[in-house]
Amino acid sequence: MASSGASAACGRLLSAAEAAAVDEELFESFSVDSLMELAGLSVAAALADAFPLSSHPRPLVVCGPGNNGGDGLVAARHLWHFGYRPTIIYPKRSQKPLFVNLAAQVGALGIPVLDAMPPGADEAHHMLLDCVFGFSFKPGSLRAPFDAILPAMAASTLPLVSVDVPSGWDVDSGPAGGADDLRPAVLISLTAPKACAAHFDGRHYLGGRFVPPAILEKYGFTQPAFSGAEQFVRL
Ligand SMILES: NC(=O)C1=CN([C@@H]2O[C@H](COP(=O)(O)OP(=O)(O)OC[C@H]3O[C@@H](n4cnc5c(N)ncnc54)[C@H](OP(=O)(O)O)[C@@H]3O)[C@@H](O)[C@H]2O)[C@@H](O)CC1
Ligand SMILES: [K+]
Repeated sequence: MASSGASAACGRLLSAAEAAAVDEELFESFSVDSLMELAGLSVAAALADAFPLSSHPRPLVVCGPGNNGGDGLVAARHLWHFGYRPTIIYPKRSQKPLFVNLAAQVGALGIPVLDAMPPGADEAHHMLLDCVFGFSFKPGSLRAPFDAILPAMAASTLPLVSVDVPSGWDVDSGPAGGADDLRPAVLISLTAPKACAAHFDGRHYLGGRFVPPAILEKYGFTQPAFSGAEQFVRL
């Protein structure tokens, strides 16, 4: 199914405000750690489906300051256990215990954690995993260091995989329309596609297989059937 069918597959797309409300409601009974673990696992599994280990073993995972960045740290850890050899860029590190622990976990695996895009990144890696901003991104001028990192990602020749929202896109209205807009080849939406996904026409996955039916019903969206024990579904 083409990504333009995401709305049909999931009933509808969620606005930024609705995504935040669903998030808050989930956190009434789940810990952020457990949902982030499942979200990151689904990201790693979908990436492995799109870019097999045999041909694409070296992902460059770019992590932002919030929970989208946390998904990236978790995904990098799972990818390492799948056999991939990721490098992480994590320039603005959260001091919350969850994030300190996630950083320690990837460090313990020997995954390099850098502060900036390394020289020669395109030659040394097979794809970029964009975990910079998710549904809490506020459009407007980008604050450092992401004012340099997002344009470097846009200029990269590597295939781009965005997690939940292509970073820098307005969650509700999509890309700004400039040369620095990220143009992902793959989008992995979590829980439900956000409204900006209407502007995406690449390969679209849905991850986040943890939403109770009562929340689906309350917010009026659906999730297509996941197959067997899979953590993602193709939209
Ligand atoms: N519900 C679910 O299913 C689950 C959701 N999950 C994930 O959580 C994600 C949402 O996470 P989130 O709310 O922490 O926010 P997110 O978008 O990562 O970062 C926002 C931060 O970015 C920054 N910032 C904002 N604007 C900026 C600007 N113009 N220029 C520069 N910086 C800017 C600002 O940080 P600050 O600069 O204040 O440090 C702000 O705090 C969601 O998309 C999904 O991936 C899973 O983990 C769990 C299950
Ligand atoms: K992102």
